[in-house]
Amino acid sequence: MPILELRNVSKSYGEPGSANAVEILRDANLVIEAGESVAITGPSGCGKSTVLNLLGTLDEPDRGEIVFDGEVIKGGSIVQLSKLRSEKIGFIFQLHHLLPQCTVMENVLLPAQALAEKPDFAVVEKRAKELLSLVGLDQRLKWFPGQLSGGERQRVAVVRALINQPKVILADEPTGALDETNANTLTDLMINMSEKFGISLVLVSHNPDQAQRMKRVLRLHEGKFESVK
Ligand SMILES: Nc1ncnc2c1ncn2[C@@H]1O[C@H](COP(=O)(O)OP(=O)(O)OP(=O)(O)O)[C@@H](O)[C@H]1O
Repeated sequence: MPILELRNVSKSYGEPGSANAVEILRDANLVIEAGESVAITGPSGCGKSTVLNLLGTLDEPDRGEIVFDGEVIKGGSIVQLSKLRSEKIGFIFQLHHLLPQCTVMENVLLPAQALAEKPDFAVVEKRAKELLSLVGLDQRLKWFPGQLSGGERQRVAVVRALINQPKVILADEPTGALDETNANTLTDLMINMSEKFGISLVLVSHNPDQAQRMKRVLRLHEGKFESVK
């Protein structure tokens, strides 16, 4: 069953026909199935991050529809969109974006505090401990981001993305700032979590080996998605 779709989506920046116009998508279609892993690849500047922003409802298409879990997103209010994002989407970026003044545990719990319907925090804290243990950080709950390695920070970012039990994880070059060993560990982790919890994983990556680890690989080319794997 599809969890996330782009239907006939077009997206450009700048005035059409002007020197600074950039066309990213032209009548493009994309279907992400529940639980599957998909890599989006393509040369620098082709629009991969823009696509992830559209999928994450952080940006709007010029034309066409974004459909999340069967629901057309177009025209949603800021409140509706932020509810959708905090309940159903986990984001992981190239830089961890952890709050430096908050501990690992506090950072992981932040998205739960942003939920419109307040969860049972005892349950969420238990989940946070279990997830941090799964990623090997159970001894780091009270540490601050500045006391962690780059790989450890990204593992915290993965747990933070999982804390609200999202349907989809959107990851934009999540291993871009890591060395090869740490990058491989993080990729394994994201795949394991996606499989364990049945969460779709959409990954933007420059790294062909990492992209090949996903079930499907798409290339963004001339405004459309081409299937590479
Ligand atoms: N807000 C914006 N206004 C105007 N142009 C933009 C905006 N955001 C992105 N662009 C342009 O759109 C194009 C695609 O950018 P995007 O960041 O989506 O590409 P990318 O494939 O993710 O690049 P990279 O691999 O280098 O991170 C680039 O030419 C960029 O300059």
